[in-house]
Amino acid sequence: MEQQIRDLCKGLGDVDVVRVGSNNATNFQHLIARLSTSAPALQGHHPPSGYESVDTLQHTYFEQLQQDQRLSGFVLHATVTGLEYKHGALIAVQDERGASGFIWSLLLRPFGIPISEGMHIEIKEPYYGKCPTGDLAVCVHHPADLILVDPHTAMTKPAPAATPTCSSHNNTIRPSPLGGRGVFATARIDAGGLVLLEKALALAARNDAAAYGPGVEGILQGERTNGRKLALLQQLVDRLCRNGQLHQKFFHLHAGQLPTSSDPVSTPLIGPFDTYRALSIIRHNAHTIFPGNTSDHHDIANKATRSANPSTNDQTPGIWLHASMFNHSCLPNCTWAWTGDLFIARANRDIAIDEELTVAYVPTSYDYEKRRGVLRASNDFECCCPLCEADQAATRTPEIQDAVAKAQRLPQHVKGADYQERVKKAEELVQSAGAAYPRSIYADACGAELPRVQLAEPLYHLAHVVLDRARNGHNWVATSVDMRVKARIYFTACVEVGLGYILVLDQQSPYCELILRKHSQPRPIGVLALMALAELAFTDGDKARCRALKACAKQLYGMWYGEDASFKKQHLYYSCKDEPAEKGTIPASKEWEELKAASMAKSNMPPKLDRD
Ligand SMILES: C[S@@+](CC[C@H](N)C(=O)[O-])C[C@H]1O[C@@H](n2cnc3c(N)ncnc32)[C@H](O)[C@@H]1O
Repeated sequence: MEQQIRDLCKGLGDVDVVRVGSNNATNFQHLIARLSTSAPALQGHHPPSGYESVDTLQHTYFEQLQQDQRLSGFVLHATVTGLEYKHGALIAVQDERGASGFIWSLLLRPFGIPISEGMHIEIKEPYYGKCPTGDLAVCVHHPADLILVDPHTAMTKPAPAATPTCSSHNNTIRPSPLGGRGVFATARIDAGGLVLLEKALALAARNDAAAYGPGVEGILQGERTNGRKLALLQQLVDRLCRNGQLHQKFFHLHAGQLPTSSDPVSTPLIGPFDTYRALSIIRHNAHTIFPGNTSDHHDIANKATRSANPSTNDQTPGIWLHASMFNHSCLPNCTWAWTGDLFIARANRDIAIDEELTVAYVPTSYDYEKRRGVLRASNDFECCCPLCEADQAATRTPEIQDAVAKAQRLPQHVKGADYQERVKKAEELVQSAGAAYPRSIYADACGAELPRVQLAEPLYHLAHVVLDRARNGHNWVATSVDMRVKARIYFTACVEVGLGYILVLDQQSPYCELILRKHSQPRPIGVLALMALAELAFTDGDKARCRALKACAKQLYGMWYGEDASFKKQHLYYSCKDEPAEKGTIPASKEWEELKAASMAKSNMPPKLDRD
């Protein structure tokens, strides 16, 4: 049998054999039976790695794992004799009865869980999923489900009842100047770094939301509690009534203002449970998984969740205890995503020790009035982040508001005119929108410049209008050169003015670098602008610069999506097919440092909107 496993693992690099003892023999033998029938197909295949396998990953690891394959209450015990890491960990296993299998986890690597040969491990509630080849594997959904144990402890014991598990290794909860408690960094966190992985305390069950129909009026004053929230409440009742510790933690969450006179509660869910307060906690803390709710969210996590919850109209509210401690900012330093019910928060820029970690409760593409309205209605608070303060101080006459609205939909408003006229109109629109976001106001209390997020899209579209002109101009040689220079300025302004980065370019050499500032905000539009700049460099014949710009685009992509392996597969390569240069190609020289300092000073200038 051992030889058979070694043969199985041939294609998997250095995977070695692991011995396991399992208290779940029937399931384990089922795994083995499945595995041995399809064993030869495994050779030559790696576990999913990078984007090449994202679809497979979604299909095999998340969609299927949702289908009640979770072995609640079971635990697998294994002794590690070898391990393969590649965007996840794959361990080949064999138990005392000579049965063989695999253990797979996508999320061990980011936490650097120190698994090594000879170590005993326990896997709580393993999932049975499939390898990309169709073979069955034991999957660990969360690092906290993998416990490193002392080799001298008992080999078989039941797993403790499932409790929400949470890994928040670099942050802590303490009072926040924004309001109540907040989450603060206890170590420096690099852009893209993991901040939190947490399983849901409770999620609205798939079919229950429909059972509650349109919901109930009047449980919370002036508000209809919809079916999804009631379904979540039901899950919470089930969960909390059986676990005093969780009950206490849940009712410790922010509940907003509760009325002093308690009205009789009309709810189908009655138990030893303060339903009124629970609903108010749901209102202030629940996150709703909107799989693929915007084109920005085409990551595996959300696709997986969507396919797992088709009957809930693609919305699944849930409660995550630690995630509920994050305060809001309109310029957040963290972005979030989900994998199944696993909440994943990452830093979207470098974060200093002791800095408060914030997320955006509302889409940051909303303008000030819309953000304010939604935050008031859903969370009962007025945001006083630096962006809101600047937005409040800026003049918004109806004419300026109209100009901003038009600039946001710039392509529609410049249609019809000839190319030259379109450029003129587009520049006028962006210029008038720019009046709504004067640089003098967009600075925080320490004088650090704030990105003028509402200008990112108009500048990007303006650059494209200019590029169209370059491609179709009459006196094409002269116009084209002129227009290409302009398009470059506007794409760069999209990244610098709109998103708050600095793009340092050296005219003499192909180097370029994307510098993160205090309030920089990654956005897909910035990735597109950088790729457009790369394409311009490519068509200028400057392949080295093209590669360097693509490396910057990949960096920004990674900061937004939390991984950059899928960068290549998105429609970002245009006609320039070269690989982006790897980071670290920029020499640390005095000249380069001077150039960066000059660029940083220059980037504080408003974008130049020359007319032709
Ligand atoms: C999910 S809780 C966040 C944790 C909360 N601060 C606590 O102590 O439990 C949401 C509540 O925090 C407060 N909050 C969050 N972000 C805020 C901000 N930027 N400004 C003021 N209050 C905020 C509001 O009261 C909001 O309803």
